[in-house]
Amino acid sequence: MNKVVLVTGANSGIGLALCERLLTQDTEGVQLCLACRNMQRAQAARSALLASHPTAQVALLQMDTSSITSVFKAAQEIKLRYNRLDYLYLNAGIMPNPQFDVTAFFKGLFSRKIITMFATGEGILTQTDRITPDGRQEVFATNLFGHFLLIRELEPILCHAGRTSQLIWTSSSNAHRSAFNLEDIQHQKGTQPYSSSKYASDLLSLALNTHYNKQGLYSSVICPGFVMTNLTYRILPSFPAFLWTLLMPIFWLIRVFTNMFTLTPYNGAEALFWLFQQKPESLDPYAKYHSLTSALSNNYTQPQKMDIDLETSEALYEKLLQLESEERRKVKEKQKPSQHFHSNRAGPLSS
Ligand SMILES: NC(=O)C1=CN([C@@H]2O[C@H](COP(=O)(O)OP(=O)(O)OC[C@H]3O[C@@H](n4cnc5c(N)ncnc54)[C@H](OP(=O)(O)O)[C@@H]3O)[C@@H](O)[C@H]2O)C=CC1
Ligand SMILES: CC(C)CCC[C@@H](C)[C@H]1CC[C@H]2C3=C(CC[C@]12C)[C@@]1(C)CCC(=O)[C@@H](C)[C@@H]1CC3
Repeated sequence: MNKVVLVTGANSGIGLALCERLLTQDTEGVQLCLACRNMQRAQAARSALLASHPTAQVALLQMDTSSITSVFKAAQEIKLRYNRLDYLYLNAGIMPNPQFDVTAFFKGLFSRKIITMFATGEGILTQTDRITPDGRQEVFATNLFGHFLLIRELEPILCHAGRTSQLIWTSSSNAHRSAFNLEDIQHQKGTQPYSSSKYASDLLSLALNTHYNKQGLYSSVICPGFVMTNLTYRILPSFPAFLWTLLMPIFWLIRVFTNMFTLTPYNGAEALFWLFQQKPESLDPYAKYHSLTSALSNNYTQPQKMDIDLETSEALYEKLLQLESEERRKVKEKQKPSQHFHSNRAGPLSS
């Protein structure tokens, strides 16, 4: 039977590379749905996939994960189109207005933390977040909350007796406990919203396993390593593309010290692809699955224990459920005036 696979943020980078890899492995056996914010780029991605796999089933769906209305609308559409969903890749993500701390970078180069700095970007990156029209912090809304609402909305087609479904989050080695605060889950106060949102996705994955495994739904997280994509090019916007190309030999050399420099979207998608082939019951809910590339350019996936605990994951889950109820209340409030308007119109006509 065909596997139904939905990938968010599938029009570029790691998401698109995953789609390409899934189709290369089994063109006929996969029914792909690319859920994208930008439909022009989504069309281009679909055309590229069909050019190399003309018989593939590739559908498009408009969804902006930072917008509550867009997520609810997209979820309705998904439920109309499919009666089951086997894989949901929660991959869309942003790192807006990144600031690269050059001083910290050079200090790091001459410290014992040099490898960690290159592997995780720890201590050298901050971001300035924005507020969405819904009034939420944009990084939290895009990377985490929109995906959480999507999962909750898709529950009926994700949970089926007698079969399993997988949720797979594209997290990061930049996810740190120190950047996350349970009292400020949207990271309104700090300067590391990206790290906070990725740490929150690690926690949420654990909580989802606690609450949904019995219903056959399993969640895992991966880190794609450091990959050259639109997201990373924006870290040094004044750096022209050819300079990045000039740096490539240095980056390949760094692979001798850390295999986290996967560099290409194809390599970065390794763990996402690997998880597609695993039995979800055999996976460790406390592990992050890393895409790694050796100095000899061999790709492999390795699990690493995450710095997370059940108590914090449950507390975050509760807070997300509260936010979800708030959002549902707001949606109902918005619908009320128009219902009132319609019933008023219906009144005199029927009398
Ligand atoms: N590159 C790296 O080194 C690393 C990346 N990651 C993670 O990998 C994931 C993919 O990023 P990557 O491929 O690198 O970068 P890209 O920028 O190429 O891909 C990000 C994708 O997310 C989509 N997206 C962004 N905002 C929204 C939104 N509001 N609604 C829907 N889709 C949205 C983008 O679509 P659009 O075209 O509309 O912008 C794009 O398709 C992210 O979650 C990122 O955090 C993790 C660790 C390292
Ligand atoms: C210009 C200099 C000679 C080289 C600069 C290199 C840095 C820009 C990169 C070194 C390690 C990179 C890295 C990330 C961003 C770019 C670097 C800081 C990430 C933080 C990107 C997003 C993630 O999720 C992390 C896993 C990456 C970790 C490494």
